[in-house]
Amino acid sequence: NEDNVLHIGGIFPIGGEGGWQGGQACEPAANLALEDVNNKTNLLPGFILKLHWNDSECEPGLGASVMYNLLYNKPQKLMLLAGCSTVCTTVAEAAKMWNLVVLCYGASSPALSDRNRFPTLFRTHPSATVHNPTRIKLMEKFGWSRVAILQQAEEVFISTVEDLEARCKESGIEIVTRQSFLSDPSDAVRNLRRQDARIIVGLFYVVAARRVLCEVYLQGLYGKSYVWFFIGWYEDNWFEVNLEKEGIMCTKEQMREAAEGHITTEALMWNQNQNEKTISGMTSEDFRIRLDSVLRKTYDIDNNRYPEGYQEAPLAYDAVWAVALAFNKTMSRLNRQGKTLKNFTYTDKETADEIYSAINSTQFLGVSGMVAFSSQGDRIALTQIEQVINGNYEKLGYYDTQADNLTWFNKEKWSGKSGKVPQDRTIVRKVL
Ligand SMILES: CC1(C)CO[C@@H](CC(=O)O)CN1
Repeated sequence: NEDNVLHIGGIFPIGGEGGWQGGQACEPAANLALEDVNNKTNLLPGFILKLHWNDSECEPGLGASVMYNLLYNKPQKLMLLAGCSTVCTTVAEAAKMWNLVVLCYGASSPALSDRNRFPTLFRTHPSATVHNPTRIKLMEKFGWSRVAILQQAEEVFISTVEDLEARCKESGIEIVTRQSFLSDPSDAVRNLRRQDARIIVGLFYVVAARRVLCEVYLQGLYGKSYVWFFIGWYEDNWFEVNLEKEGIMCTKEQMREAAEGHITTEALMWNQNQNEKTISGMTSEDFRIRLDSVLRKTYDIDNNRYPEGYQEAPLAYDAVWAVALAFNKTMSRLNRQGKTLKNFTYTDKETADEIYSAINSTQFLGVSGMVAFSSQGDRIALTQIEQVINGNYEKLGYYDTQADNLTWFNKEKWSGKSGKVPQDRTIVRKVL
């Protein structure tokens, strides 16, 4: 019957073209979590959790109308799940007016780490700034204190670079030049060459990355004297596909030659210890098998035809567990005040504060690894470092920023003779 159901709203990017259609895998993952939390005895004793959702197409306007429909139609919702940075920005900025916590499973924009604009936002998806302490750690490890930045003019990369610049300054690393481009990177790459940039951090979406890599090949800004940092969440063979379709003037071989040796950083979204049982009782490998069996009904998984958002699916699964754990905590606290979550209304600030403090202190081992939130509501996550060696990505190590702990496998390869680490500047040898 109705009075034992706890309702939450969900906004998933499924259709449409622009941005990230990650709801395709994240909505099924959220559903698996609903099954699991509702089957877990004593997690929500006497209640079941129900999700009412619709498609935002990663469009903020459509996302806003989905939110209004969820809020202005019964039953009363207790929390909102959302994906895509643009949609989360709109939804989280408005949600405070309804005293609703918003839990984002697919939003990487650093701008969302702002308690003034988004007082009730939490995310299981790490901010794009999570790469920056890792980049600094690697620069210090290899003795690079003179670096350059090449970025696409997009909000997420602009705010990531601002954070990176601040961290470089703190660490005494000089940024010799910061180049940005809208869609054609050739002038920006030329300026990197003029400034004799050797260690370059590149921040752009994958289509722009292919244009940059070809330009780097044409201008010779690659090989034994250069190290490029790229983003690690592009598909593995990103530098060999779509070349004709996107009008890339380089051949596969040229792209491979330019890509050889580059380093990538990315946030870990699947718990690395595949045998470690998480709060659901599953390991991350068990989760993958279950998710694949659900997705196989709609996608040709066995021929590598995955839906978008597969990489982020653990973040959506864990978001639902975070909701259930927070409600469990809130219900026992409200019971002591003779109240229940069922009485929550959009003007009930006290209960909203109880839900906020419960989610704020939620910490558990999920299929995406340790789930915990910073004071800004950001996901605290590990990062993974890889390098392209003989055309394939090899794992070089992991970095835990909180513990300042770098796990390193000593597998890095430098293409110069004697395999020396590339220098960050031209060394002028004094002839005595
Ligand atoms: C790693 C990526 C692809 C970054 O963008 C996120 C979507 C967004 O921030 O809008 C999803 N995950």
